[in-house]
Amino acid sequence: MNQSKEQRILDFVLQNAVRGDPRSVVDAIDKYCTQKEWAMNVGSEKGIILDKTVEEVNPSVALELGTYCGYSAVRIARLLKPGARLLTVEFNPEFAAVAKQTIEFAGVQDKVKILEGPSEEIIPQLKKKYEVDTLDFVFLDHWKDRYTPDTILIQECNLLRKGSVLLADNVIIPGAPEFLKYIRNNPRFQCTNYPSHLEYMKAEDAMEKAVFLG
Ligand SMILES: Cn1ncc2cc([C@H](O)c3cccc(CNC(=O)c4cc(-c5ccc(F)cc5)cc(O)c4O)c3)ccc21
Ligand SMILES: [Mg+2]
Repeated sequence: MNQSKEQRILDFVLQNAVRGDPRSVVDAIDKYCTQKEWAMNVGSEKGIILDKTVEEVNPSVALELGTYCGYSAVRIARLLKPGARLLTVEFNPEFAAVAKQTIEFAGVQDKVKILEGPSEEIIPQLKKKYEVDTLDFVFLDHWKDRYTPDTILIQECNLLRKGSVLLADNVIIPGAPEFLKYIRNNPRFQCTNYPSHLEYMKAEDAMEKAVFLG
């Protein structure tokens, strides 16, 4: 049975990256998706915005919504301090299987836990089942029409603290207009927009950072 694009990306990583070297895994995925097949990884340009935000927050507990192939999970995990952890939520079992292998090859598996299921089911389980007190950092990169309901759900589950940072991918393309309206008009968030480009393309995109004010 023929391979999926995500499987082809993983095979390219296994053949071209260095086991235990997260940077080489990130570079291999970017090389494949630039030269061979486009894929919806956050990519190298928006990846730098992600890196800088993670370094600024230096989270003990980070949540990612939308694991896909594990590219941003590797980018985030490689920057985490000892003892810090990333919980990443993926509902598609094929994506989760590829991500697991990508994360293990990069050598960051001890810092990352892939939670298989839809975000609306997983988020309410974070405190009791996954022993989360509050989230220091949340990267939103799943279905764009879920950014708002999941941000509301995260607040309802009392998962944010003063200074928690949300970072949302794709607020221009594919776009998350309802999320932008919600978060920019919410007095409990301080928002910053980071103009960039769609991964591996020239089209304009942007990321939105929202700091929870408590
Ligand atoms: C509920 N729940 N809980 C966990 C969870 C996990 C998933 C999957 O990881 C998943 C599957 C399919 C799509 C996405 C969202 N991503 C995108 O749609 C996207 C598109 C483009 C783009 C841009 C231009 C184009 F022309 C085409 C696609 C560029 C980007 O960076 C993207 O992130 C995420 C889904 C729902 C989930
Ligand atoms: Mg994205």
